Amino acid sequence: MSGVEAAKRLAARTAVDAFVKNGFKLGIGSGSTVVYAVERIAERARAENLQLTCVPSSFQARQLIIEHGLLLSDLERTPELDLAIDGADEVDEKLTLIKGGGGCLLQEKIVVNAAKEFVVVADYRKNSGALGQQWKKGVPIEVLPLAYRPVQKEIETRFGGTAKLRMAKAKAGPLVTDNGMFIIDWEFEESPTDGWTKIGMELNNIPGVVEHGLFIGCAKKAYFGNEDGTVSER
Ligand SMILES: O=C[C@H](O)[C@H](O)[C@H](O)COP(=O)(O)O
Repeated sequence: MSGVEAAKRLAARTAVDAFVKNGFKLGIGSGSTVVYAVERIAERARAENLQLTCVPSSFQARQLIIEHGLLLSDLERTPELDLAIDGADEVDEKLTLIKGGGGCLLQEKIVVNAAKEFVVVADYRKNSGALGQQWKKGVPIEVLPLAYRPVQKEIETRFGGTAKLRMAKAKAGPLVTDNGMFIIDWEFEESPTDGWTKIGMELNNIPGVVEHGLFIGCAKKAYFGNEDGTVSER
């Protein structure tokens, strides 16, 4: 296992061991780090006979829950969650996150909002002083396909930087999210000194924007696996 993969695994296992308790209703995030969290949740559920209910935040998360034999639910049957566990593309010193690098952010934000607590699991590359220092691909913004051009133009005019339509890797044309939307990656010029709240609210007010990948004021704790085998907490 490479250094980065080991770091992801360590962070995920540490978070699961610290936060997951018997009877919990869990929100399961998306991405490559969450895979290790689900692996550990399933291990503990078997070893300790934990009764857990899992609500996915993406198609990938749903598959992970099923593959690991965990109890699958949804927000209709389980609208209140004890804990959400998810990865992030970057985490700043105030626990503001960029998410959506893997195309998942809308359902993730809904699941996080339904949870009493939200814990982030990540490797050392995501540990940042200010957004944009580590993650160079911008803020992912999920948009209604018919609105992507005016949204791109409005973002660039209002906030500067570059708003790029994300193209798919193994399909011609744009990436299509689990929700049938497109993603615009907004490469901003610099982190605002007064925080991201105002920009987050303004992004959500642009017609055609479904949700953005700035997660502000919702994470309780972040675990970062380090190259030397230690875990940093914030
Ligand atoms: O779109 C994907 C999600 O927001 C992920 O949680 C995020 O990209 C981090 O993924 P990974 O753990 O693979 O770095």
